[in-house]
Amino acid sequence: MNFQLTEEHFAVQQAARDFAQTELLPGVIERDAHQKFPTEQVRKMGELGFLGMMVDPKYNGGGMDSISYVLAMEEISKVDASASVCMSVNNSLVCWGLEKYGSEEQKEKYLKKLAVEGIGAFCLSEPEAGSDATSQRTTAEDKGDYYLLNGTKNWITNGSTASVYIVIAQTDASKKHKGINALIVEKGMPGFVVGKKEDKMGIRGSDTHSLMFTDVKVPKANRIGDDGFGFSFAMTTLNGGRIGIASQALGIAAGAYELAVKYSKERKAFGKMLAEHQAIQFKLADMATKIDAARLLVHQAAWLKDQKKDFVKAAAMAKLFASQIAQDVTTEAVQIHGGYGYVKEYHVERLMRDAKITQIYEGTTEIQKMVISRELLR
Ligand SMILES: Cc1cc2nc3c(=O)[nH]c(=O)nc-3n(C[C@H](O)[C@H](O)[C@H](O)COP(=O)(O)OP(=O)(O)OC[C@H]3O[C@@H](n4cnc5c(N)ncnc54)[C@H](O)[C@@H]3O)c2cc1C
Repeated sequence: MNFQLTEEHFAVQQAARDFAQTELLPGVIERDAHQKFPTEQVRKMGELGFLGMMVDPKYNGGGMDSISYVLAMEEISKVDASASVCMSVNNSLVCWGLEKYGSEEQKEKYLKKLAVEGIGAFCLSEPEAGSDATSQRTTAEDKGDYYLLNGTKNWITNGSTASVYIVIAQTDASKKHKGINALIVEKGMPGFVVGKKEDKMGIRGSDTHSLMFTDVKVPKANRIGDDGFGFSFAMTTLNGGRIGIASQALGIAAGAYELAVKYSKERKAFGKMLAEHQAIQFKLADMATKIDAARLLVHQAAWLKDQKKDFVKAAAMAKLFASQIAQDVTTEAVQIHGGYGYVKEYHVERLMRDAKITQIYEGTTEIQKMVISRELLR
């Protein structure tokens, strides 16, 4: 593995850092408090190329590698994890899946727009199907030249702001997971209703909704891949998606750590700076070590993906570890801030709340361990 970042990597990292500081930081506390989606900020992210970073330029993407993507994700997540989850879903789940498995017509019609404007949603989870994604109750009945889509999806990121939704549904239950399809559904298709918005603990600027489908006619041309490919599509896409969420967890941890370092050099206790107390120094040493270890795992997974090598285990390990250290580091960052850490103005309490979701979505911690052990024992 090459640890040397290129000039281009540094440029992407700097651009993301600048964007996060100038565009995302102002208003992030208010957006969190009022559950306000960063509409204008995400539009600018699209203009700057952050929504379709790895997409081939012929489909309006940035043509960048996964290392560039995780560098940008880390910087944006340091400041606003609600914006970064929108970015992650659009890049790694929607654009990547469409580019790899979509038809040329689908890429022309959907990918070209999603790569610059976004916003896409990836709809797998259901009220009764979370970790066990094979238990799909949403049905896509084969009606000849279209599918009749019926069912409910839960917890969908970008649920109300998306224009394009990739929906996983069961066509032939007798074939179990081999009877599942992935369909492209457009907002506004008759019978498609965006349901309630979830009132969440963290990533409160992200719009998480349930979605209802009642007799939605989805043209056959909107099926991704062959008949029955939908479950494989979802699982393969999620393998890559984990690298995005791992880099989000890394960014949340790194953002909290940077705030803790700054604060420890500003605040005095017992006649000296917090940073001069060994107990605080040791906390910072532990935090920095965990962050570096997580970054190495994230970059390893991204590098393996770029090299077109098997990255499944590496991606699961990166998500498992980065999401755990995000809990540890953000909690310590609040501790270093004392009472000030417990109020909204200092940002670290939000980062602590945001960190938790990285252990839940795109495969819980327990599911990552199942993926890792399956790969180890294969
Ligand atoms: C804010 C948010 C955004 C989300 N965005 C999306 C999205 O855009 N698209 C989408 O499709 N989904 C999305 N999800 C759904 C998310 O992926 C699921 O919540 C997650 O997969 C867990 O499913 P579940 O909630 O049904 O929990 P369950 O599957 O019911 O799991 C409950 C607990 O049991 C554990 N568990 C389950 N099975 C096992 C097992 N075999 N062994 C050991 N432990 C087990 C789990 O790890 C977990 O701790 C989102 C969720 C949230 C909260």
